[in-house]
Amino acid sequence: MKEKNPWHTPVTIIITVIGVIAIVALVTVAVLQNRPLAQKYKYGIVLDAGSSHTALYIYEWPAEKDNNTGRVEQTHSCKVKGPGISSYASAPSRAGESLRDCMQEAKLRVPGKRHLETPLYLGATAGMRLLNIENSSASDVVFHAVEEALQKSPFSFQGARILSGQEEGAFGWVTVNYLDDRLKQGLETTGALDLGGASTQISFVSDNFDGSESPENAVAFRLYGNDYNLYTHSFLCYGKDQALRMVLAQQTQSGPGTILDPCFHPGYNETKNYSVLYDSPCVSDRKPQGAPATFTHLGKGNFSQCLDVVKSIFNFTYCRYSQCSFNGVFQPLLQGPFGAFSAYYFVMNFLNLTDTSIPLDTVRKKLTSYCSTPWDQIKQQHPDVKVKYLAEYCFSGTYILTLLTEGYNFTSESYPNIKFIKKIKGSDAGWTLGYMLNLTNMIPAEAPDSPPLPHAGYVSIVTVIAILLFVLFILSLRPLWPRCSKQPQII
Ligand SMILES: Nc1ccn([C@@H]2O[C@H](COP(=O)(O)OP(=O)(O)OP(=O)(O)O)[C@@H](O)[C@H]2O)c(=O)n1
Repeated sequence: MKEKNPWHTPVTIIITVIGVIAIVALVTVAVLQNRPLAQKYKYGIVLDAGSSHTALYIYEWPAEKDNNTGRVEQTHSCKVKGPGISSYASAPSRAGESLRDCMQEAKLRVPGKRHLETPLYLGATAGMRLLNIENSSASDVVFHAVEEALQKSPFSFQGARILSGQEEGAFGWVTVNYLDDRLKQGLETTGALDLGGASTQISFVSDNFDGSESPENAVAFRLYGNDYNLYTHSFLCYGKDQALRMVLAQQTQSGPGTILDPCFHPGYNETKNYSVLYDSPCVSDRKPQGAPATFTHLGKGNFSQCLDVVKSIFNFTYCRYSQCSFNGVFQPLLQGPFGAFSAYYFVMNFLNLTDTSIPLDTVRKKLTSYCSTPWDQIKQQHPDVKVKYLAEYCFSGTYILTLLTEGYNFTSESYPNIKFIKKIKGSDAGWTLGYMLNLTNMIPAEAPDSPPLPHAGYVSIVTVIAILLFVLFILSLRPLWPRCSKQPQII
C-alpha cells in the first residue's frame, strides 16, 4: 500500500502556489519600482579667463541629483590658444575669436539635446583686474567682444564678469574641499594656495580667526549643515609673471643698458624692451626716467643673490595687526593641510620638488645647483619645454619658496603639510568648479536627506518580509492541515 503524503492535499498545493506567485509578484514589483533609471547627465561650462591664458572646463553631474548627493566631475578641459583676454585690449574682436576652437570642442563634448539648458559662465581674474585698474574702458570693450562671441554659442550664456580676489580665493577653497569630499562629511578642511600669473591667493580655516580682526579677509559659508569662517586673501601683482616684473623693475631702477640677473641661468642673454616691462600697473609708477628703449638681460645663476632680490619685493616688517603675512596684510596662524595648485604645481613639478617631505634645506640646495646650471645645458636637457617657461623656473622656484616660507610663514614643521596638486579625482584644482557649484546652487546649506536604505538593502528586506509573511500564513492555516496519525494509514 502506498503511504499518503499529508502535504499533497489540494488545499495546501493551492495555498503554496498562490503564496509563491504572491512572493514573486511582490519582489518583482519592488525591484521594478525601485530600479535605478538609466543615468542622465547635466552639464555646465566655465571659462577661466586668466592673465596668461584662458581655459574652458566642462562639468557633468547626474541629472536627478543636481542639488544634493550627485558628484560634479570635470569631463573635459580645453586650453585656448594665445594669451589671456586682457592682452587683446588693442584688438578686442580677437579676444572673442580666440575662444572659437574651445567652444567648438564644447559643442561636440556636450550632447546636442543638452546644449540649450547648459549654463556657460566666463570669469576673469587678475589680468582683467589689472586692465580694469589701468584702463576701465579698454576692459569693458574686451568684455563686450567676449560676450558677443559667447552669446552666439548654443549654450545658455550666463554672463562674463571679473571675479574679486576674495571670490577667486574662496571658490578655489570650495573646489578643493568639495572634490576631497570634506564638506559633505564635515571633516577638517584643506587650505588652498593658488598661484596665477598676476595674483596669488591663500585661503584656509583657522580656529583663531573669526573675522573680527580683519573683516575684509573673512568669508562665511554654511555648507551641508556646517558653518565655516574662511580666511582668504588675494595679493594682486604677486602672481608669478607680475612678481617677475617687480623683480626686474627692482634691478632696472636706474635705467641701465644691461643687468646681470641672479635669477636667470648663466649664459642667458636676451634683449628686452623697457616699455613692455613697465607696461603694468604693478610696476608702471617705477619706470626709470631717461632709460634707453631696451636693456640686455644677462643671467648670473646665483640662488642666494636671487633670494635677496626676490625678498626685496615684499615688506615683511610693517604690520598693524596681531600678525601678518606680508605688506601689512593680516593672516591668522596657519592650520591644517594645504593644497597648492596652478603655477605652484607647474613649477615644483618641473623642478622635481613636489615631495614636501624633502627638508627645506635640501630644497634650497637643489635650487642653488639648478640656478647655477648653464642656460645652454638647461635647453639641451629640456628640448620639449617652452623656452619662456624654461628660462623662468629658477626665478619661479625661488619666488615660491620665499612666498611660502617668508611670506605665509610656513616653517620646516608646517611645510610638509603642503601638497602640490594639479587635479583631484580627475578635476583640475582651481576656482572654476567652486564658482559653478555656487552659481547653480549645487551645494546646499543644509545636509540633504538621504534615503534610509540603499536600493539593494530595500529589496532584500522586502523579500525577507514577504517570505516571513508567507510562512506565517501557512502556519495560520494549521487547522486545515491533514492530520497524520501515529500509525501509518494503510489504504
Ligand atoms: N607648464 C607651465 C604652465 C604655466 N606656467 C606658468 O603658470 C602661470 C599660469 O598660471 P595660471 O593659474 O594659468 O594663471 P592665470 O590664470 O593665467 O593667472 P591669474 O589667475 O593670475 O589671472 C604663468 O605664470 C605661466 O607662465 C608654467 O610656469 N609652466
